[in-house]
Amino acid sequence: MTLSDKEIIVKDLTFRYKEQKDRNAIEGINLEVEKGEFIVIMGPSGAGKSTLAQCLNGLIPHFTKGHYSGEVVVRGIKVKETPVSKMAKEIGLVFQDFEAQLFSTNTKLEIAFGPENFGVPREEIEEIIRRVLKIVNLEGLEDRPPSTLSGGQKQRLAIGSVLACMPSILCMDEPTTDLDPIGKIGVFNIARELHEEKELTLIIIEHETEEALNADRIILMEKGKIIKDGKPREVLKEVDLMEKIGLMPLQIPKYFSQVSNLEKADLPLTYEEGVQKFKELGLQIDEGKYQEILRREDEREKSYGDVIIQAKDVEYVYSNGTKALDGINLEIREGEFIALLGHNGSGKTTLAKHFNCLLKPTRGSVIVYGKDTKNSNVYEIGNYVGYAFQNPDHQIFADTVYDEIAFGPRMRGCTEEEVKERVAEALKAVDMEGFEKEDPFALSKGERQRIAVASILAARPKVIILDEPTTGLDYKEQKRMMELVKRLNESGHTIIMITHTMWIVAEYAHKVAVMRDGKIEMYGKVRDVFKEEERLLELSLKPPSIVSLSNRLGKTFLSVEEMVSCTKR
Ligand SMILES: Nc1ncnc2c1ncn2[C@@H]1O[C@H](COP(=O)(O)OP(=O)(O)OP(=O)(O)O)[C@@H](O)[C@H]1O
Ligand SMILES: Nc1ncnc2c1ncn2[C@@H]1O[C@H](COP(=O)(O)OP(=O)(O)OP(=O)(O)O)[C@@H](O)[C@H]1O
Repeated sequence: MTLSDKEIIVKDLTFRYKEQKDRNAIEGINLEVEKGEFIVIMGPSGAGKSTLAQCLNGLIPHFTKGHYSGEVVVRGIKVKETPVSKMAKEIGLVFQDFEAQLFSTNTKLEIAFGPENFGVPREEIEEIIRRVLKIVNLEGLEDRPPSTLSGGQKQRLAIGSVLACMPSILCMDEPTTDLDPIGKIGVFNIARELHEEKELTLIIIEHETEEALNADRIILMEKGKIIKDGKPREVLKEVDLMEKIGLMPLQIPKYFSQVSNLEKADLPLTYEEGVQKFKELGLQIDEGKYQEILRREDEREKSYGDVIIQAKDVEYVYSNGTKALDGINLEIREGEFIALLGHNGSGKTTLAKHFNCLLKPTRGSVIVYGKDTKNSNVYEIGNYVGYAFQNPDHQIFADTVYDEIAFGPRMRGCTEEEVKERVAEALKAVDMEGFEKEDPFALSKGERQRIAVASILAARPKVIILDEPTTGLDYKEQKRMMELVKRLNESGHTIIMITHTMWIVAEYAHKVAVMRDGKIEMYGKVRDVFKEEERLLELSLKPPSIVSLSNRLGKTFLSVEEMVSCTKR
């Protein structure tokens, strides 16, 4: 095959953003992609993954300026010499910030936009819309304005609108951050099918690793460079390397690398392979230690305080007639750490907004610290309950970190002296002392997320609601965020967290409520709920692989560390 037959050729590519002083965003990248290849690019935050993606479709250097050297050739076209509008036909890019990608007044028009622009005949567009809606599972929402879709539904729409353009190469930058676990697997399945059916060349950028097993090739990036490029079954066994660069290693090889002397090549990758290996190696679980873990958990359960939030027969109907909550009964006790789980659009955000009075029930009632929210308001309930939004950028508005955090206390009539004290206290809690004068928008996503939490803390609420606090963060930042949440819980805050990241639920939450179509379908201690894998699967959830492995062995462990501590070699 000659060079020009390649789908993508990247040669000695280096790029530095105009504002970037310290280092290049990507440096000396060399990459060749064959037609029909399925590649997953992984790397910690700031590794240069998004920059590389934008170099492929020409946004860099045509829109974003900086120092650019080297060459990118996509399907025989030199990107640097070709307008972005022309490149869009060859390579479709689903942006990391998918909300910025949506601009039409309804779902159908959003999907039709690309094909219309490329002059596809009307009748064909109808067919494309039908097919795409089915693929991304948004049938029935054709006429909805994107602003009324749930977070995950918006992300599905962003993927659908790019699929509709039928590009030869599809590049998706973290396309599954807001999707429920089955939706996440679904994107990889859709990708796989499109790739097999149409010989679509596929590049997916992801922090999370498990689904990457489906790819033909994994590329690891760190600090602007490619540090590993190989088959998934080889790359995903690099437990130490992944951990070193700040990526979450797969749990199964990590567990076996800690409890056995297996060579890297012999490490199992999936939980099914793990069950086999566990037996082969003659490993056992220490019953005494396991019982001790269960006993500590029961004690914790008994330590919770009074019921502070109570939802009674709550129904909620949005103004367009969508019934988002349908008979919710739930009690939350002081000191609990509860995760709200469920498929995209199941009603998690709608329910959580009832707890701080952003929404009031259409029927039924919500009682917060003895107050019926029907007779209260956000301002009053805000004394008890703080709400950190799904996307910190929707919450942040001030020019400096100080003013951002000071806003709440100032609104509440605190003196400047008190404001100062509260800002200092909140910044300390989120481990960001010294950032007072910074512009919040110039910070990394993880830092912005922590600033958003700090501004909630400044109102000194007893309950903190976190709506997907770790989306878009890499493993290191996710852990940092969750250690912060854990500390807040241990210091007496009640935590209510919405998330799709199952390992975080397993390792940090104590209770879970699983929703489906506006109802709570499962409720209980994390360990008890995660035991019921088949039931969870019906609800679009899938526990982390270490939970699946241990379930097959008759116990339920929630983290690799927990299982290692109970393994007899
Ligand atoms: N518009 C910009 N201006 C200046 N520097 C930027 C800009 N965008 C990214 N950078 C810097 O370039 C480097 C690579 O960023 P990039 O967004 O490509 O990383 P990434 O691997 O995609 O990270 P993430 O997983 O957080 O999206 C980082 O150091 C980042 O701070
Ligand atoms: N402003 C709105 N107007 C009309 N319908 C809405 C509005 N906001 C949400 N909905 C609908 O209500 C239902 C529940 O949405 P909600 O945002 O509570 O779901 P979710 O479980 O938080 O989803 P996700 O995991 O995708 O964030 C969905 O069908 C959604 O489309």
